[in-house]
Amino acid sequence: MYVRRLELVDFRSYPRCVVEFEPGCSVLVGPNGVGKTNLVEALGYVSTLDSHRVATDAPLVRAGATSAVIRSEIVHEHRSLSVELAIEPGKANRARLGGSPVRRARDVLGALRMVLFAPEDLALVRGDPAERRNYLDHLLVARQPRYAGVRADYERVLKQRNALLRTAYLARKTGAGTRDLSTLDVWDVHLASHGAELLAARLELCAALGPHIAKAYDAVAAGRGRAGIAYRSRVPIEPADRESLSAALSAALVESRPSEVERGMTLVGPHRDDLLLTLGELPAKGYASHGESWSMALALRLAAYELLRTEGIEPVLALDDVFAELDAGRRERLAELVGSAGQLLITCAVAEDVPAALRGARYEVSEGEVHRA
Ligand SMILES: Nc1ncnc2c1ncn2[C@@H]1O[C@H](COP(=O)(O)OP(=O)(O)OP(=O)(O)O)[C@@H](O)[C@H]1O
Repeated sequence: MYVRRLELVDFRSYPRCVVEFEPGCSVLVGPNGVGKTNLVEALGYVSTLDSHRVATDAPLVRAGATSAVIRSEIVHEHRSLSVELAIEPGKANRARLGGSPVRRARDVLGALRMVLFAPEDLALVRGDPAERRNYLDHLLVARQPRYAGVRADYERVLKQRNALLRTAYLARKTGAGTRDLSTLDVWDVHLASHGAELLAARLELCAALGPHIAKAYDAVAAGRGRAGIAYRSRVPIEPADRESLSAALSAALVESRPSEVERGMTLVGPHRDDLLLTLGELPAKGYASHGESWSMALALRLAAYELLRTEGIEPVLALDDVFAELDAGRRERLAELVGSAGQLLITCAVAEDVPAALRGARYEVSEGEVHRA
């Protein structure tokens, strides 16, 4: 799979911009702040409907404009597919696939499989559990796009259940009396069912990822320490089949009901889970050095990339501003690991930071413009 064409209209710093790519390595070079990351961010958005830098869409729209458009053309198994996304903050994204409008933007997920590694990924190791849950869920969707629907269903039920708990909480706090919470039982059934489906998929994914993470970390850090992952949940996760997980979630919801009513929110379920990352015996978070955390974050992305590849999906790989952070040894080892990627997009401020083996097509990025050198 590769991206043949990217067109941006009012996306970030670009009023309009068109870039044509080829398979193999493409290096986007330019001084700081000219818009290199904006280009890979746009492709990342096509792939996940999320930005790797911001949690809301507003910053993605060029200052002064009301909406942004990302058009891309993706070639997969000799067939070309166009994906168009219109982003208008506060409204649902509109999307077209192969020129035709689709009902929901998430219907385009799967058209572009991409793994993006960027400096922000340090948050995978050092940041909140939400970062690690997103990592897992985006990878789930890249493997099997139908999980976008599973996650959306879970979040919809969670939102409604939380709204009910919150109303009861506020009524009690303000002395407006108690609220009838009998409908909570219905939401519990749905939450346990969708939650178990998401949980089972995440657990299966973690098991599949584990060996790839250990291998990638070993390669990046030259054998210094063994990296591991373990899924952490308040709900018993064994046995890990959907039926048992659903029963475990239901029981946990019953048990935590008094505290949930007390605090006005749902306290158990996949939205509260975490991924424990370890280096040797120690958790990476709070213990790993800056360099180790960086290698761990890179290993997580490389493992995602390798897993997809072993499952017959050749994703686009993007490395945003990565090489400036690495010492010479790590640069060369990374070059060996990613050199055979079907399409590799690299951004950098200094072209010489990129190992010679990866210096393919070169694109000069200047304020608002991209030119093939
Ligand atoms: N919504 C927006 N409207 C207008 N300009 C924006 C918007 N969002 C970001 N920018 C501008 O885009 C530029 C940053 O682009 P980007 O992050 O792609 O830079 P870069 O070339 O990757 O830089 P670096 O090498 O420092 O990482 C900044 O100048 C910023 O002001």
